Amino acid sequence: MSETKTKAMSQLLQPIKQIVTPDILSCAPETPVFEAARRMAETRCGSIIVMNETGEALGIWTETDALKVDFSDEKSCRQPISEVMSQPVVTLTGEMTVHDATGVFRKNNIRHALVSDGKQYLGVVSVTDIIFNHGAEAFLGLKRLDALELTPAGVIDAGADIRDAINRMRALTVDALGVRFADGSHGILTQRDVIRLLAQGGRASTAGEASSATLLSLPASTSLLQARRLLIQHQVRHLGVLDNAGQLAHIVGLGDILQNIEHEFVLELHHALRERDEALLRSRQSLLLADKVFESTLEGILITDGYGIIRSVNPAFTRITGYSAEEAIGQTPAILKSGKQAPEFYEHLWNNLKKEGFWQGEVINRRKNGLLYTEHLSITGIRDESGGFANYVAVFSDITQRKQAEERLHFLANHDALTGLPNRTLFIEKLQMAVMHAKSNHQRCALLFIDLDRFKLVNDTLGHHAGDELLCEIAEGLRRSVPADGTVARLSGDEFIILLENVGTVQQVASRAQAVLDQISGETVVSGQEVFVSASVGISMYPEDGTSADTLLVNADTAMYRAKERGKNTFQFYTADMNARALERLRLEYALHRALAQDELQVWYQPKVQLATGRIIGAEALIRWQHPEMGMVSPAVFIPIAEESSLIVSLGEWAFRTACETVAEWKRQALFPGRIAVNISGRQLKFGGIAELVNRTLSDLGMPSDCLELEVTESVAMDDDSGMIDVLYRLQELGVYLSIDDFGTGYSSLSYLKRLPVRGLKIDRSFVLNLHEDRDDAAIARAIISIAGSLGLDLVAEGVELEEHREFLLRNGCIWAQGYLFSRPLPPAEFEARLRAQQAEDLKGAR
Ligand SMILES: Nc1nc2c(ncn2[C@@H]2O[C@H](COP(=O)(O)O[C@H]3[C@@H](O)[C@H](n4cnc5c(=O)[nH]c(N)nc54)O[C@@H]3COP(=O)(O)O)[C@@H](O)[C@H]2O)c(=O)[nH]1
Repeated sequence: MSETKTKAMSQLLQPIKQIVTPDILSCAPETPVFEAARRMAETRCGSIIVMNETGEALGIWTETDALKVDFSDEKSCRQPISEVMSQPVVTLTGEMTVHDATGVFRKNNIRHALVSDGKQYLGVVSVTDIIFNHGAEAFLGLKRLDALELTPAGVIDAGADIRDAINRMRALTVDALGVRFADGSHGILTQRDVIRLLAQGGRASTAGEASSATLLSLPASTSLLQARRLLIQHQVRHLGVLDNAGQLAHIVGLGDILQNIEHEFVLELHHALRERDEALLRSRQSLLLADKVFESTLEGILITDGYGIIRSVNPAFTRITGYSAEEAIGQTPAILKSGKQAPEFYEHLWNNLKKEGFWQGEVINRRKNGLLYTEHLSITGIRDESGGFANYVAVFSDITQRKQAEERLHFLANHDALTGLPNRTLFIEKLQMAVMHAKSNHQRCALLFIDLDRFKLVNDTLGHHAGDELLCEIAEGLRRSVPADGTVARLSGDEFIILLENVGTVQQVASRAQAVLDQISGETVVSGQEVFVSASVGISMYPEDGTSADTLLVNADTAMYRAKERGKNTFQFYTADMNARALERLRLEYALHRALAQDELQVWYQPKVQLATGRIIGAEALIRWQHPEMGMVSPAVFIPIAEESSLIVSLGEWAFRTACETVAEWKRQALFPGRIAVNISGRQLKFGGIAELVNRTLSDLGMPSDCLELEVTESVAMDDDSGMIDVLYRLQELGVYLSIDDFGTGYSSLSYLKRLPVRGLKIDRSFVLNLHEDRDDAAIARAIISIAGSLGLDLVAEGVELEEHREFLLRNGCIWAQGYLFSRPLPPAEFEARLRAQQAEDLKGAR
């Protein structure tokens, strides 16, 4: 809308009381016409209101009405005004808009009206007031005098009778006549002159005498605006319009100008008003539409103020979240928080919102009933005039079902439909990641490629349904047997694969493979039929058998075929050497199981002696395995296997009980001096219930606890994480003597050592072996002797084989020792003989 229109429109909408002329020129009904005319002439007013004594307006008499008065008749001039006035007087309320008042003027074909506030008259308003008060300038500036439809000027000679002049004005229905003087100049006779004449009692006799002023004239090309300015400047109401020859062609009055623009002005105003109404309607419709959208949209809408307080929510918000508008308004959106997003998420959201004024993304929120849902959320900040955020509008849709469908699709794309295990695609992804992780952490991983033996037979004979049943059973078994950080997948048909990360030794992998075979193989019932199932497993190791996922997979497959060739129900490593080692290890593990059951194990005893005299002061119990084919197997070989397979717990328990039983008997015969030392492995300490075993065994045998020494290796004793210290303290409470074996080979943390309830140390034989010729070993041995002395611990040197060892140790303050120089570990009978010999010698010496 143009500025002119806007201005005009705002003025049109103001109440009429604001433009009213407050001084009402009035007279009583009996006032003679000439008196009324006098007052109008005096006040230069175009109308007079006729009022009764109570101040009620009865009628109006205007300049136009004055023309109707017969000047030749004295009576006419003296007749009461009530007889010639127009009535009734249109009265407008002061609150009526200027626009509505314009309509009333046009409808009643009037130019003046009274304005009242209901109690009293506020003044008079005329069409001229409205137009001149309301942006008419713009219209005046656009038009010229020659654009007006003007009648030819009525001209009368100055000497003409005034009555003829008035009759002429009346006949021509004009409000002014040109008066031609003898010298060719023009004056003007107007309705106002007629009023003045009436006021003077009609004394002038010629038009020249009655005319008031010289007629100001302008060329026809002059704009209406200029013409109006001239009228105002000279305080006249008419101008002469000259034709091209400079002759008086028309007389234009203020009324002509106003009438002319009035039409366009009102049209323009109507147009402006229509536009305003349409704009209002449009905005009302938009609001209505927005309201409908807000109410009926499927998306939840939440509007907060600039402080994040909820000010409005729509029905969809309630439907999705479960919170009614009453419950939500006044709260913050935090009522929906699920705790599933980290604080950094919200920090990022607000930063973005404040910077860009917009954020969108996915959020997991919580409904009022506690259930989680995923929404797609867009938040827009609405700024106020100062640029700050006055509101935030959040629009969200519940995409929980879509997400679930996506997740389901993702699951289906990455898992085997029959067993629910990861499929080849997902497995390759995991394998690639595992290889990368192993590479950067210098770890090993293993792939176990499993193929069922003779699975086709099950399918062919019992049908595919039975085959499927069997596959599901196998999958479930594998899932259970694989450690938490392992992955089991089904590659295709009867092929499964296991990924083991951060594996230790080849032997551990072999044990795992054997466990898988044990898990699968055996008789099982499918579709009511008993079938024997077994599998072949091929193993590849990272990094030995390949550094890429593909190579590892291919090599595990190759190894699996070798396992098939070797008669099935077995496993094969891809690398031959690994295979040999693993098989040997496995063979030993099996044999060891059998050894424990078939009494192939023995406990031998190696004396601990006084270095100076060689006198037995105790012994260490050492396990021995007499294998029927392999002969004597060293504990250095089978103890680590036992430790890896957890057989160590039962094996250690057996050795402990056997040693205690034997020594208890020797003690009863007063043959055995001092303590019997038994080796305890880390696993026994951790899982073997060693304190209970010791307590039970000693009380069973009636053996005092001070006859017992438990040797724990330095590395096990220093393992702070596994709760080892607590167990050691419990053993100490039982009165058991604790010593650290292989001292000097581990971390040898002295501060840690101080915290342990140990009473003795054993210098590892690796330092003793060369101490007579190696200065470093000699220095280490001296240092350990000194440490033991400083900490008040007993010290035994083991591996004393030579006289030089004995001399060195004696020289450096070591008192006790163990080693081949004095005796190798001996079978019980031989050791008993040594004890008896020592007893005999003691008796001899005593005698
Ligand atoms: N947890 C258990 N561990 C046990 C048990 N029995 C033995 N072992 C551990 O096996 C490792 C090998 O033992 P072994 O072959 O018996 O060797 C012991 C001695 O024979 C050997 N020794 C002793 N003197 C000498 C010597 O002068 N020269 C030399 N070359 N070897 C010697 O030392 C082994 C004793 O070592 P330690 O236990 O560290 O005192 C060995 O680690 C045993 O601990 C068992 O029942 N449970």
